[in-house]
Amino acid sequence: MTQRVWVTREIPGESLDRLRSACEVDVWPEATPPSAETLREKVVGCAGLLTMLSDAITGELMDVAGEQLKVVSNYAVGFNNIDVDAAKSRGISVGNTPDVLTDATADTAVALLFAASRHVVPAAKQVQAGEWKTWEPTGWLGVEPGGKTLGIIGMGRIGKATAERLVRGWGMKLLYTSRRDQSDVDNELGGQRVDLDTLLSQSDFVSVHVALNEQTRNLLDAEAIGRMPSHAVLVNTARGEIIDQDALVDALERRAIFAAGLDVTTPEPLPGDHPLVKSPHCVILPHIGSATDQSRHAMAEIAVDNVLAGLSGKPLRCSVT
Ligand SMILES: NC(=O)C1=CN([C@@H]2O[C@H](COP(=O)(O)OP(=O)(O)OC[C@H]3O[C@@H](n4cnc5c(N)ncnc54)[C@H](OP(=O)(O)O)[C@@H]3O)[C@@H](O)[C@H]2O)C=CC1
Ligand SMILES: O=CC(=O)O
Repeated sequence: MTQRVWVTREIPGESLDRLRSACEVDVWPEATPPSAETLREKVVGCAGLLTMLSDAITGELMDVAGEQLKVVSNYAVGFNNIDVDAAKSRGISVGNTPDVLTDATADTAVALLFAASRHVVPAAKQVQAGEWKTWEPTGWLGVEPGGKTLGIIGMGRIGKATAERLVRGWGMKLLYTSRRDQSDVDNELGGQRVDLDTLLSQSDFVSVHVALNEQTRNLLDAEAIGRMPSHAVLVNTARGEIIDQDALVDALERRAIFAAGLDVTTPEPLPGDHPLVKSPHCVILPHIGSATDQSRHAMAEIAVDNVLAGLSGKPLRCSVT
């Protein structure tokens, strides 16, 4: 019997054609995610799910899908939207799309760092609004990363790629947190592994790259943000839930830090009247870290390979476990 796969959003390229030639494929056609209710209806009877980070794939949903569910393939490297333990205990494989989006996401972190440091967004808005009056000796003064200290929270693939760009390109000194010894980073980039408090108090620029899980949720709470110097710039391309957003609003309003650049927030999208959206000291992007043609096509290939492997009971090309 033909196996059924539910794909929760259109993905770029031709890779879904490969899936269609192997099984029955149903793709959610809308630009916004399916509701939880729709997910529950659509997963019934599926052997595979190709999901996005906005889809909550719980153990309960796996049970709703039924015993024939073999694989959940996330179109993302992060997999905090999937209950991996529940999948494991049900014998369901879980896949993700690492590596192919590392450079694009690290580029986004660097772009946010510069945009936040140099008031790029409000300054450009002033020009667009026809309000640019003159060259101002004291206008739009920013902070420069050259030779300053960069703190990378989470020295994984994207953390390292971001550090490489800023250490090699701008001569930044590197501090980082990591659960494991990373002497290659120390040798290659002159990095120093430190605890989080030291990193926050000694870094001029901080970029967040840890995965979201129960240990990293709210890792940057009010106390942690309070350790940062008032000239510091905070960048987050990982997940919104890693930063206590109310504490960030408060720090920006009090100018307790200089600026923030976020590609991820809680919730996504943030309401248009949220204080972070309104803040002149915060640049927010709509979660576009991996949004290049190259990365998204490569992610599609991996996500489809993962589904096909899972359906035939083979090891996934990229498994999260
Ligand atoms: N904005 C965007 O569009 C994108 C966002 N992302 C986000 O970036 C994250 C990182 O991606 P990537 O670099 O490829 O992933 P990696 O797995 O390479 O890096 C994740 C890092 O998080 C660390 N980590 C995980 N759990 C904990 C914990 N409990 N305590 C401390 N450290 C922890 C890991 O440490 P260890 O090595 O010790 O396991 C590792 O250094 C993704 O999980 C995703 O959330 C990714 C791509 C695009
Ligand atoms: O946020 C994106 C991802 O790939 O993870």
